[in-house]
Amino acid sequence: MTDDTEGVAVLGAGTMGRGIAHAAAVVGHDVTMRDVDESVLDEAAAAVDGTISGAIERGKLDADAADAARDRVRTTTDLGDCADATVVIEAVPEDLDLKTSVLGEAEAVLNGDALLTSNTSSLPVTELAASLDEPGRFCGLHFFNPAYVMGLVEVVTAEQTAEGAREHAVGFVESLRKEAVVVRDAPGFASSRLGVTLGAEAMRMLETGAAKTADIDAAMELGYRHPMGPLQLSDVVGLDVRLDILEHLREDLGERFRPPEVLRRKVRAGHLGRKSGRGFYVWEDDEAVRPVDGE
Ligand SMILES: NC(=O)c1ccc[n+]([C@@H]2O[C@H](COP(=O)([O-])OP(=O)(O)OC[C@H]3O[C@@H](n4cnc5c(N)ncnc54)[C@H](O)[C@@H]3O)[C@@H](O)[C@H]2O)c1
Repeated sequence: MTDDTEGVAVLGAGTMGRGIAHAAAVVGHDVTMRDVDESVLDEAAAAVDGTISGAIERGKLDADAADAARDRVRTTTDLGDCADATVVIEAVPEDLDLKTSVLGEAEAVLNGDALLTSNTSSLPVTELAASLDEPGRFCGLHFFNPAYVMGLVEVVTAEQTAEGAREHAVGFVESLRKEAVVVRDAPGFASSRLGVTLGAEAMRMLETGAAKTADIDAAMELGYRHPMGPLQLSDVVGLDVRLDILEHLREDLGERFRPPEVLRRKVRAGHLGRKSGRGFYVWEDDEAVRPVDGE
């Protein structure tokens, strides 16, 4: 263990938690993924295994480094196993009460003066900080999906975030070989507000029959050089996640963030995008195989 090695606790082993675990393990940090659901943890461990294997195929890691990274990832349902963490990253669903309670429970078991963070996309980090005994140690750490690929992390400072905590967060992001941008707490930070706006407008275009799914996405991919169109990206993010973000932004910024009906319908039906196999596209083995509206 070097002095820079962190003990990283990732709370929530879903889409983001497992990606963050991969990103931290491959640079040498020890990672404990904690979830309430044992079967999710099995799935998450297999997913991290798979994405680390993918990194070997892409020439990003050699086999020994990959084995070492896998050995650094542990899973648990017992929050007590996270007591010695130096960096805690909460990645549970986008629900203020749930996040407040998970962060509070984490703060209660921590032995040291760990940096406590949330991967929230849209919730007010100042409010999350206010629920803690030591709010100065808290900030937002907003990763992008997939976290082991994307090079940006927003460090979102709450009113209460201490300078030391901000520096710790930026240093941790840099240790992951990613770029940190520091943003003040504001609805949707620097990225989510614009990201969901594009996704929601694409959904409204689909609803009103302006164009088909594949054509809307192709317009942004080929016309604006986006690596992925807004509807496919919404599937990758998770339609439930996008709906939650829109609801929070609507509360803060008004009706222009009202979630499109088609998004609500899909979430109600359990069509959550890539993670459930169906959203705006049909997904097989994590690949979009055809748009649903072309079926
Ligand atoms: N999906 C994205 O593209 C994306 C991008 C950036 C940020 N985010 C944010 O990251 C957070 C997580 O999103 P996600 O897409 O990974 O969600 P997800 O639904 O895929 O995963 C959430 C996980 O949290 C677990 N969980 C629920 N309650 C828990 C508890 N009390 N303790 C521990 N684990 C618990 C669930 O079992 C689930 O495995 C959200 O705040 C979201 O807004 C998501």
